[in-house]
Amino acid sequence: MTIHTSQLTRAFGTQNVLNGVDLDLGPGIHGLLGRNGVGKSTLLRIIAGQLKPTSGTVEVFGQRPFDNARVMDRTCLTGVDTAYPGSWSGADVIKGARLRYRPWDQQLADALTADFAMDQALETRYGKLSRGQRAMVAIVIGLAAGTDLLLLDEPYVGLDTHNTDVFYRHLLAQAGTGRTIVMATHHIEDAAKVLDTAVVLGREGTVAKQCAPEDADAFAVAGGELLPIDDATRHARPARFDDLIEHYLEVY
Ligand SMILES: Nc1ncnc2c1ncn2[C@@H]1O[C@H](COP(=O)(O)OP(=O)(O)OP(=O)(O)O)[C@@H](O)[C@H]1O
Repeated sequence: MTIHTSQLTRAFGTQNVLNGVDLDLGPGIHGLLGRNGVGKSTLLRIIAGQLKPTSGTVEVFGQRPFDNARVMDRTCLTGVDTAYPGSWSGADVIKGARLRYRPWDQQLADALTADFAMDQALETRYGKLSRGQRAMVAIVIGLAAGTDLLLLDEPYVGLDTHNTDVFYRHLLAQAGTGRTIVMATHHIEDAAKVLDTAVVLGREGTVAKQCAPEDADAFAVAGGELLPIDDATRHARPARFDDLIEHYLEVY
């Protein structure tokens, strides 16, 4: 397992955000889903070694990640809100990441910057980039970093339709590479096409459900409702993975 957590909790002051998270994730592309404020970013930061848990266990590559260079060198956490230096150009931010991550794949970085048509973003100060342009920088860094563990925090925010397709195409190319990728996302329908599993973080601050695409086979949809296949009416249609995720998000 790349990531193991057991009874993981994290509080901010008197607010308990994570409340006993039990999670095991290995190679593959995993979605981290849940309503606003349930603690997805907090969990990613703990896994990345940037934040200490309040109690419980978190192990990444078999070690405690907090401030641990052996884990952090193999992990890249990035997203549209990552605080890269605002006075650096987009190109310099990417160059900084190239120096930071040993397995960096320059060919992939070049392919992504070309597919995103990023010329202007590369020359502009990071602090002056639009959300979509910052998303592109984050995606180039995350995918090209080549780290064994990639944590993407809502990486697509602000991307137009064309660039969203570019992102998902390149993300899908990572399937089967042996990397472990965890993506916090609200884009259920798009994400469902690329995910191996979806982890739903519930409002109680625990893992409410972890499901795989094949779990959807046990359900059918009738009139917008998700029914166990045995109870389904004759004209119900088979459930899809995104139906299943959406259902759990509504319930939890
Ligand atoms: N550094 C911090 N100090 C105090 N509270 C924090 C801090 N970081 C996060 N929180 C609180 O923890 C809760 C969870 O935040 P988090 O960003 O992890 O949620 P999220 O699931 O990623 O939300 P969203 O889907 O809206 O991005 C929120 O109530 C937030 O205000």
